[in-house]
Amino acid sequence: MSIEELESIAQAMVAPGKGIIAIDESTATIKKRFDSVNVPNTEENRRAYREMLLTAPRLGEHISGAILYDETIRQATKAGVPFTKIMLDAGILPGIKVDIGAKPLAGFPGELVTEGLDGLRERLAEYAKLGAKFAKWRAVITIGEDTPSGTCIEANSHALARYAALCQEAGIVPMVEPEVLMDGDHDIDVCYEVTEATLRSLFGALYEQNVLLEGTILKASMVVSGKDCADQADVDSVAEATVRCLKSAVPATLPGIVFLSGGQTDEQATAHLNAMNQMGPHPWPLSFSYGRAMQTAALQLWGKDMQANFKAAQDMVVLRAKQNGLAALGQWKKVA
Ligand SMILES: O=P(O)(O)OC[C@H]1O[C@](O)(COP(=O)(O)O)[C@@H](O)[C@@H]1O
Repeated sequence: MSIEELESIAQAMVAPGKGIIAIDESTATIKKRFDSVNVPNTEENRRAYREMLLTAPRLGEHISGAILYDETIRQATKAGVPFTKIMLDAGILPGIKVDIGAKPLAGFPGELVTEGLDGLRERLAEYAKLGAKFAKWRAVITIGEDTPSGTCIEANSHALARYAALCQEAGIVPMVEPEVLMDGDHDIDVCYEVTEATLRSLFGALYEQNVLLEGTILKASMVVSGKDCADQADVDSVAEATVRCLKSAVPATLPGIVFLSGGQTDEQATAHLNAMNQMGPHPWPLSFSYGRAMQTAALQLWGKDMQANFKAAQDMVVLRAKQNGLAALGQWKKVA
C-alpha cells in the first residue's frame, strides 16, 4: 500500500461530521458492560449485540469506522454475512484492536504497560487480509500520588510507536491511544500536565520510529478533573484546556484527533467535543471514537429485551452517532 493510500484512509476516518464507534471491548470488558444489564457474556450474545449495532440503518451517515475485537472481525450476521462486508457496504471502515491489554509494569507498583508486540507483524498481515483498514492500541496512564513515572510514560510511548510502525508496514493506519485515566481526586491542572508530558513523549517516540504522521490518527483522552475531585471543571474549561494541551504537543501534520469517552456521561462527551469545535478552526479535525458514550443507552434498551427493543436500540445508537457527528462540526445543541 502506498503512502497516499494510508493518508486517504486516515482522512476518511475523520471526514467532516463523522467519527468512530469503538466496539472492540475485550471479552473481560464486555462482560462488565453485559453484567450491568444482566446479559450473560456468551459468544452468541456478543455476536448478536454487535450485529444489532453494525446493522443499524444509516449508521454510516455519521460513522466513518468501527473498531472491532479479534473475535468480532471473524463474525457474521445471523444470516451469514460477514460483519466486514456489512460495514464496507455501509461505508464504515473496519478497524481492529491489536494490543493484548495493559499489564502491571514490573518494578513500578500501580502502573501499567500495554503488551502485544510479539508476533504483531504476522497478526497485522492476517487482519489486513480480513479487511482491516486501521488498528488501535491503547496505553493506560494512571494518575496517583507518585504516578505516572517517566519510565511508565516512555515504555508505553515506545510500544505505541513500534506498533504504529508495524501497522504502516502492513498498510494499516495506526490509531495511537495513550489514555490518561480519569480515576482519582486530582484537579484538571494535574491532568493537563500529565497529558501534555504523555503526548510529547509519544510524538517523540513516533518520530524516532519513523512513523508517518500523515498516516496516523491520535485517540486522546480529554483534559478533565479527576472523577473524585471536589472541584469539577465545567464544559468550557475542559474544552479550552484540552485544545491548549493538544496544540502544545501534537504536530499539525497529523490528519486528525478522535477522543475516547473514558467514563464521561453521554451528554458530557458530546458537549465537550462540541465546545472544542466551536472554539475552532484547529490544526486538525477533532472528532470522536467513543465506546461507552456511543453504546450505553442502546445497550440498556437491548439488554432489557433483545427482540422487542432491537429497533429502538438501533435507533438509539444512530441518534448518538448523529449527536456526536454534529458535535464534531460544533453544531450540536443541548435539548433542554
Ligand atoms: O480494556 P479493553 O477491553 O481493551 O477496552 C478498552 C475500551 O476503551 C476504549 O479505548 C475507549 O472506550 P470508552 O470511550 O468507553 O472510554 C475502547 O476502544 C475500548 O473498548
